[in-house]
Amino acid sequence: MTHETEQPIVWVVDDDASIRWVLSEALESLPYEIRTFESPEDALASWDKAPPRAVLTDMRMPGMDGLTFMEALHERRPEIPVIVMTAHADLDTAVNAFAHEAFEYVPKPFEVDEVVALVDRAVRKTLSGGRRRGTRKRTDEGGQLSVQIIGQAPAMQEVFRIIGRVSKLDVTVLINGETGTGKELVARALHSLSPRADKPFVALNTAAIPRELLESELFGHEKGAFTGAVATRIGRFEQAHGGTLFLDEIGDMPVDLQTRLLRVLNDGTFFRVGGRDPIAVNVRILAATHQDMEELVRQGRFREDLLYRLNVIRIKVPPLRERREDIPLLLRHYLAEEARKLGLEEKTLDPAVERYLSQLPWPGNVRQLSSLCTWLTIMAPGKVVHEEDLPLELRETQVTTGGQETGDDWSHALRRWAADYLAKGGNDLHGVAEQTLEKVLIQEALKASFYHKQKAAKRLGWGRNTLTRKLQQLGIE
Ligand SMILES: Nc1ncnc2c1ncn2[C@@H]1O[C@H](COP(=O)(O)OP(=O)(O)OP(=O)(O)O)[C@@H](O)[C@H]1O
Repeated sequence: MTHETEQPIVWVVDDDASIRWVLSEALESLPYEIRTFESPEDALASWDKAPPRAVLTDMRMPGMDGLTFMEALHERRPEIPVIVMTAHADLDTAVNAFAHEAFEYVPKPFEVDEVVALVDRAVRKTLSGGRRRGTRKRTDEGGQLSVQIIGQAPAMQEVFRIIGRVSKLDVTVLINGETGTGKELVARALHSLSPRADKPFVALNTAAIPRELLESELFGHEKGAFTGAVATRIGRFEQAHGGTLFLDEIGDMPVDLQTRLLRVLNDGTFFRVGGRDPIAVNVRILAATHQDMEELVRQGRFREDLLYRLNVIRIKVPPLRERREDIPLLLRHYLAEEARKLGLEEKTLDPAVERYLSQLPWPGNVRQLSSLCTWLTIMAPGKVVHEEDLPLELRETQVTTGGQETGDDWSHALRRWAADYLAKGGNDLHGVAEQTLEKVLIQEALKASFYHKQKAAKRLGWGRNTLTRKLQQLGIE
């Protein structure tokens, strides 16, 4: 006899026993019956006895994979919400998961509480009727992606998840990130996965075009609209008709143009400079910025209503220093690619060099890294790149002291910082460094003593009054 239960059943399928254990413990808190399986085959074998209300499954497993499993489940019952987890997240996987109508996509490692909340949402959705899924044939395998975005760090997996989520939707996306982090690459991926993929992708860097030309660049102009307008010219909006317009550095757009942009977004029409007839366009806007847009709004430099309009979905692309585990992957990728492009021998990095490069600050992010790979492919003398083959500006300038002093690691960083500061023409080196040093030491000592001033002073080797005075001087709360 099978044991019948009133509670909705949730399947957890993962070949990793520890994950099954963690999840079944955590999901105990929900009023559902949790059943764990080592493989999709085992799970499906129990379908007839007790079909699940929701399924949480791993993506890569030795037998049937997560996507095939999801198809098998949806064939039996299209409305079953399936949450897929994966440790091997890349953009294709994320897009595929959503193309196969995953309920949600969770990159590993995940926050257990979030997964519990997700499972709860999934079950409630089916209990309340859920969304109707037709038996439509799935011919779309997630679109053809011509853009390769490299990244395995959790912060990148979040980027892939969002791209996958919005891939088929015609929504405006605001992409945030420092220079060279890949904002344009993300925009291209969004375009190439969208239904507009076979229409133009037009990019415009707002900051790179002189203010007085920007308007006609965006909207075009009629012949004779201004001196030099010898012929009618269409702008980027018209060029992008049917497709996507990528507005880079949107935060630099002058306020009067922001007003015009908002008008196009609202009514889909605009006038060429000097034009009388409204022109209708159908354009999806993707915008990018390295700036804090909310701050620009506070300073009155960016229209709040335009920000709301652009910021339907926000993607934050992390800088390289927040995803250091991706640095070796990117180095290898670009060394291979540059060698192929230039028709030269592919260089490999000495492991020490790879480690060294992985801890650099990379202010220019992936763009800087890829230029380094070009340089090395051309300039490094042998097949293996050693430390002395690195360009001068990346090489450690100091002679190592044998590492006898403590804090050797930060003395490297400090040395680089000092050299850089001086190279940029900065003065008062000692004063500036001292302030930073004290601030950091004080903050850490405070943290380590749970913000107990007396204890922090002791940890610092100071009297309490000294600490109080320094806190005031340095303006530390
Ligand atoms: N994750 C990644 N994987 C592979 N290549 C990348 C990645 N991120 C960025 N790149 C490459 O780095 C270069 C810079 O990327 P991109 O132009 O998209 O950056 P950006 O953030 O738009 O820069 P900016 O703000 O300066 O315009 C490009 O050549 C791009 O292909």
